[in-house]
This record gives sequence, C-alpha cells and structure tokens, in this order.
Amino acid sequence: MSKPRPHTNLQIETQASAASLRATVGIPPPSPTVSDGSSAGNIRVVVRVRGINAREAERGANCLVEIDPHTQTTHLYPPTEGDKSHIRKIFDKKSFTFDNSFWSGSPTDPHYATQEHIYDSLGEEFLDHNFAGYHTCIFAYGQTGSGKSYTMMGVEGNPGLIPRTCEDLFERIEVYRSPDVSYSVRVSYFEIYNEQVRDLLAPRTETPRYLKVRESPTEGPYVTDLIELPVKNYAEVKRFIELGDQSRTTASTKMNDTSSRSHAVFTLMLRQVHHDVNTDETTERVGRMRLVDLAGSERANATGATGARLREGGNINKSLTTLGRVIATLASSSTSTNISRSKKEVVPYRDSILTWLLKDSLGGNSKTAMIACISPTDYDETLSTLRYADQAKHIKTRATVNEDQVSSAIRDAQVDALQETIRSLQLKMAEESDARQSKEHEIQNRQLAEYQNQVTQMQRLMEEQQQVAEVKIKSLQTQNETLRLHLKLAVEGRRFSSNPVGMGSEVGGGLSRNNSTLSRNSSLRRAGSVKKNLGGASAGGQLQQSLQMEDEGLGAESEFGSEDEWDDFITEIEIRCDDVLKRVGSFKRKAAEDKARFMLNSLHEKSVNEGRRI
Ligand SMILES: Nc1ncnc2c1ncn2[C@@H]1O[C@H](COP(=O)(O)OP(=O)(O)OP(=O)(O)O)[C@@H](O)[C@H]1O
Repeated sequence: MSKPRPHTNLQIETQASAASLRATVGIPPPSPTVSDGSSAGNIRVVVRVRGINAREAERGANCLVEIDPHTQTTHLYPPTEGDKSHIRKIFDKKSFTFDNSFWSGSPTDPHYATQEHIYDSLGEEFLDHNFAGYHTCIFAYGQTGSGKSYTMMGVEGNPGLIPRTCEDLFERIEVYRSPDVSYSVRVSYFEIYNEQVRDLLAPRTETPRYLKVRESPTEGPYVTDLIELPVKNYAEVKRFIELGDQSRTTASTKMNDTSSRSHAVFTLMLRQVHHDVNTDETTERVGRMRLVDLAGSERANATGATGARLREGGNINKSLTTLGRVIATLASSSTSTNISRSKKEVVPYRDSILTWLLKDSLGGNSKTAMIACISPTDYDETLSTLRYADQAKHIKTRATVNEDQVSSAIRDAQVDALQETIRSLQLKMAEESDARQSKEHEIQNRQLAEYQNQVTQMQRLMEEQQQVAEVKIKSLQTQNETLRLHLKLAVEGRRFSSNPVGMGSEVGGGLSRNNSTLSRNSSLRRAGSVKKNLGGASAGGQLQQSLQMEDEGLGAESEFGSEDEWDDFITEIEIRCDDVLKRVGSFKRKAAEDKARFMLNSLHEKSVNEGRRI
C-alpha cells in the first residue's frame, strides 16, 4: 500500500479572524447571540495529527493517517503487512468527519497547521464566548505522546492555546477598555494526580497537600481552598503558568520523554462589571474558561512502566475510561428519542475526580471543545481516540450567559446578610472550641469548612464592591472632566464675544461688529446646546456631538436671553461640577470603608484559624 499523502486544512487560511478584526477597530465585546441568554449546541470536536517522531522513524513506522481538507475528514489506513505487531488482526480503513481536521505532519507540508492556526480557528471564538458571559472548556485528549501538551501549552518560542488565550484576553481588555466598564481576571491551576487534586500554584511541600472536592447546589463541583490569583496582565499569568508547570508531575516513559502523569486544569475567570451612573445599577458578567491538558492513555507494555509509573498509568487509564463512559452516556442521551429519554441513564460523573470536576463542562452550562490529538503511526490507539472524538461530537451542552444585574442597595444588603452569617458562624465556632477536647471534631471540621466558604464568598463580594466602586469613580471623573470642558468652552466663547479684540478689530468696525454678533450667538448657541446635554452628560462623545452640530449650523437656538440667565447657567455648571466631585469623594470613602471591613474580616479569619491550630 502506498503511503497516504498528507493534506491539511485549507479552511484555516481563509477563515477571517472576526475577533481580531473587532479588536483592531475597537468594537466592544460581543453580546450573547441568543435572546434568552442560553445557547444549546454540540461539543465542538477537532482532530490534530502530529508528525512522525524520531522513535517512530527509527522503527520504520508508516504514516497511517490522511486528512481531507475539503470535507474535514480524517482517514485511518490499516498498517502494512510487514508490521508484525498487527499480524492476525483484520484492519479496515476508517473515516471520521469532524468540525476541523488539522494536519501538523511537517512544517514543510502544504497547509501545515501551526499553533497559530489552531488558536485562530478555536481559541479566538471561545474567547468571544467568554466576553459574552459564557463558560467555556477546551480539553485535549489522546494517547501518550500524541501532542496534547504541545497543543495546549506549547514549547518555548512556539506557545500553544493556553498562553495565546491569555495574551489575547489582555490585549482585548486594553482595546475594550472604557470608563464605565471594569475587568478583573483570576487564575487557578491544579492537577489531578492518582485521583487526588493538587494546587499547582501553591508552594510545593515535602508531603503533598491534597485538596478536597465538594459540590455546591449553585456552583456545582468545586475544589476547596484552591488558590485563585488576581492577574493584571499577560506577564503575570505567564509567570503563574511557568510556576504551575514546574510543579506538574511529569516523567520520562518509553513513549514520551516528558510525559504528563496527571490531568492539568488551567482556569481563567473573567469578570466584567458595567456600571450605569444614571440608574446606579451594576451589571456583572462572568465567563470562566477551562483549558484542560489530560494525561495520555497508555498501554503498560508500550510505555515500559513499572512500579509508581505503572500505578500512575493505571489511575490515568481509570479516569479516562470513566471519561469515556461519561461521553458515551451523554452522547446516547443527546441522540435518543423522547420516549427512551424518559428512562435516562445516570451519567457516572462521580466515578472519577476528573469527570466529577468537569461535570459542568461536559454536560452542563458550558460551550465545550475537544481536541483529539493523534499519532500518525499507531492504528489501535488512533482508532480508539477517533472513536471517542466521534462520540463526543453528539454531546449537547446548554450554555447560559452568566450575567447579574444588581443595584447598589441590593449589593449592600448582600454584604450585610453575609456579614451576619459569618458573625453567627464565628459565635458557633467559639462555643465549639470550648468543647474542642470532646470528640466532636467531625462537626467542628464541617463548621469550619462552611465558615471558610462563607468568608471566601464575603471576600469575593468585597472585591466586587471594590471593582464597582472603581468603575463608579472612573465614570464620575469622566463626567466631571466633560463638564469642565463644556464650561471652559462656554466661558472662552463668552470672553471672545464680549471682548472681540484681534481679528475683528484689525479688519474694521463692520466686520468687527459682525464677528462680535456672530461670536456672541455662537457662544450662546454653544452654551444652549451644552445646557441641553447637561441632563445626561456622561461622555466626551456628547460634547463632540454638540460641537459638530454647531459647526454644521444645526445647534439649538440660544436659550439665554440675558446676562442674568447666562450667569445662572454658569453657576449651575459649577454646582454640578461640585456635586460630581462630592460624589467621587463619597465613593472613594465608601470604597476605603469596604476595604477596611474586608481587611478586618481577613484578620479575624486568620486569628480564628490560628486559634484553632493552637
Ligand atoms: N504538532 C507538533 N509539532 C511539533 N512537535 C510536536 C507536535 N506535537 C507533539 N510534538 C512533540 O512530541 C512530543 C510529545 O508531545 P506531548 O508531550 O505534547 O505529548 P502528550 O500527548 O502531551 O503526551 P503525554 O500524554 O505523555 O503527556 C513533544 O516533544 C512535543 O514537542
């Protein structure tokens, strides 16, 4: 059989990058496309084939994979007769069609899919969803050594999907920045190793510290005490990625020199707070992006694993088998008819930590994509991955926009209610600590966990308060600047009209008189249009508009018949400026008070914890 000729994805070169175009021209982030804020859709599935590596070339392995760029089909050919490992088995050519099939055989191949192509065709769109308020998840699946870490994280000088997403995220925040919107980003990074969760951003300790997984009715499954760090720019995230990668469990196997022995989950939380100065209402949008690099499926004899490596491999395979069962159950319930749907199968999320934590991403509130990474030479493993991927494309998720509209009063009430809960928990814990010696550790621990959970919520709320206060201050400052500019222009116009020295006086009385009249009218007209704008003046755009109207001779007729009216107008503007400044001052004070309350709570929590430890 002749070696199949690799093709690649032609589409990737022609796909217009909508998001970067939007960012270039400064159009704000996309709004949700569906009116009720929810969007049902299938998991997006793409395949990426890596090139033949040195090991495979050494054993003379043939390329068994071909990609048709026009139909996005991946063909898998049977191994050649000379390949002894496949003797006595019957193989067929298999074909699967996906949303995209990427060929990354050799950079010299026509239509070779680079890291950038993968990001442009998948990462960008998913970032759009995050800005629109959706949760997203992209996970890489495939046998060991097939290119998952390369695709997700990349290598020095050739970054993968995760660093590119982070970089684009901060570039967009810069482009979308406006006075009434504030953005905050938090990052977390953990691994699931041997069915245990370890924080990759926590300092590594002699005895590893494993974190518990809990399920909340509102948030679903979550990792307790997971560090979530606020980040301000790409350089900061990059540092945390490097820190996490250094902590990640990897080892050399016969299949891969740097094989990931754990599933790694990198999460970015994007929070957008929009504040409307006129209604004092705040809209918050939260988009969580999960980027998952799974450990690779492996056959013990192929990896040459023994001892600890063998145990790791066993756990990796166990969780991947559970993932397979979850995918199969979800796929069958998505394709089943209404009648068979009534006796719905239970999805075995809880059978592994991985599937439990990815519950939402796999079958709930998320837009999800799977990147199936395959080797071009291994028929069995590649077929297994392609079958997984083929099933996954039938899964439907229902993503909803995570948006909240809160007034200042409600927000303050929330803070008060939480403070009350925390106070009563503190009281209970103090009572409990007297009975510390009595064997009620179980209850005490549960109460402590609940207390910590509440305090974390409180901290979040305080930080959100702070974020809202910052937006308010920024938008009031802009309003103030606009008013000052209006005032300056109006006063200058008046000065010019009442003392028409200069051009008018040089060219003669008639013209001077004309100019004077013109200027006076112009100044009053300008002031009139300024006055009109005062009702809702909140942006420089309005000022520009009023000046433009005047230039076009469309300005409103003067509303100032006398000097008294003019003076009243100036006084009114001055009062408004003072008022805005006062509001800025009071917001600053409130923000400082919130911060102080927050610090006090943190201190109290610390002392409670320390008291407990003693
Ligand atoms: N598309 C590609 N282009 C160039 N090199 C690649 C590509 N894909 C993978 N590689 C290289 O192949 C090797 C194995 O890739 P990688 O570590 O990403 O595999 P993996 O699927 O994450 O494996 P494991 O499951 O064992 O962690 C690495 O040296 C990587 O740089």
